[in-house]
Amino acid sequence: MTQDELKKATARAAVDYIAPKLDADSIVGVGTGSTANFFIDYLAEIKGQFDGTVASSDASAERLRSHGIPVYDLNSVDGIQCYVDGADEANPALQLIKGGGAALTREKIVAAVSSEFVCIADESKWVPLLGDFPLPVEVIPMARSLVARELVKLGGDPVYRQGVTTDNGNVILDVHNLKITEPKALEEAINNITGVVTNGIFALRPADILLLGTTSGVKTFTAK
Ligand SMILES: O=C(CO)[C@H](O)[C@H](O)COP(=O)(O)O
Repeated sequence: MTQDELKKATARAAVDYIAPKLDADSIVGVGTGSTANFFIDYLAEIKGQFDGTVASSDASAERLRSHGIPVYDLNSVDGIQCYVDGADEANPALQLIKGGGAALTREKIVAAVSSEFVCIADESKWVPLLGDFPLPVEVIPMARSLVARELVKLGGDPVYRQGVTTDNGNVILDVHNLKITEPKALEEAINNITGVVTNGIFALRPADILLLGTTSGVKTFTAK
């Protein structure tokens, strides 16, 4: 199976997983990226079974609307039943690295609000230790050099993601060569650097369930 076929299988499994939990008042949180895009396409098939969505990026909002699925501002909804999103890496504690698509801040906000966070990923994302994927950090533009120097002190090698501006008007530093043995501590430490908006470690709010697309089927993991 190709990687796209694995992504489609996990996206399909996510719709099957959330569908019985939804009612006419339900709000679904929707992530960003190629796996989330497949999820949006399958979600359209059940659009009559829930109220609407909150999107973690302008791109996902546009795709949802193109299917006729309502998209609400987060401030106008009471809560989110479940949030479905991809990841760049996932470990056995269902702690994640996210932000390869530069949407990490809104993704973290939607995850924080959601009652259940369903991560969907193909098997290439499953890792014993986070950090092979360069860690995205969203930074206020004027603080880019300051934050880069502080990230070097934490042992990383930050690289400015050229030509990328986030939906919030900020820039991304991708931090290479971090061995993330203490994900919660590093998530907090990086977020405490002045000028950082947030970083792509999702350990303080990990996923609740991971639907992993593998060549032998979609496997379901809960946090260990
Ligand atoms: O965090 C993300 C976007 O900011 C994505 O979830 C992550 O990059 C995975 O993307 P894909 O499903 O395309 O592999």
